[in-house]
Amino acid sequence: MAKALICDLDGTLFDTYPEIYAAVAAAARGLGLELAADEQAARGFMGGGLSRFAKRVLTGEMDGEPDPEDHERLFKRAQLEYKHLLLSRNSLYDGVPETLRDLREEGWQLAIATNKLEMFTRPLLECFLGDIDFACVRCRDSQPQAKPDPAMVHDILARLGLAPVQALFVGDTLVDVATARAAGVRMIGVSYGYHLGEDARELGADHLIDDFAELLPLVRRLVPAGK
Ligand SMILES: O=C(O)COP(=O)(O)O
Repeated sequence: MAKALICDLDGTLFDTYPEIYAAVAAAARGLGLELAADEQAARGFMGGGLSRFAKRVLTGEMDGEPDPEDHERLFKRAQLEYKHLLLSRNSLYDGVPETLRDLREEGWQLAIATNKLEMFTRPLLECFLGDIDFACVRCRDSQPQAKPDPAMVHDILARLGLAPVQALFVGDTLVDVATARAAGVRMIGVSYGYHLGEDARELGADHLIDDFAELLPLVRRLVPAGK
């Protein structure tokens, strides 16, 4: 059976949070803006992309709407700061390249569905996962709707010519759980990322792994070879 693994990026493949927070904090300092959430508190604000993250750290609230001008200035400057920090260290989680390589060898097509902007996603993939063949990469600005709208996943499945039942989604946030559920794709949560922890099952993930390398035995169990 043709099969695909759709991967979230931040908090699932890469631990990008330290650089993202540092970029926003540097931008705020440069603009003389006060942030309402420190690095520890803002971790849970990940998942909606950089623009939404900037709104959340300015207000200290998940659904906060800051002054639009402050937000625009912070978002723009944070993009510049993040460009410098993006590739400053290899932020891949343990086991990611090996596991993705093994999955490819076992016939899995790989795709990315991220709320990260394309100008940050592509260099990260090229620099640290350059030898992995991703059949499809969809980012926040690749389409009108961000996750948790299922459009990104629908688009990936259409491009690969697959039905939802032929795919698995792996991600770390509530946004990812909601996306997979809306798309009708089975969801594997990772406990080490930014939201799910031990609550993943309660929150709707079908399976939970504590380490990316656990993915290989799990998907072998879920989709036996030849099926
Ligand atoms: O950076 C974010 O907030 C979202 O990115 P993700 O969709 O890859 O988790």
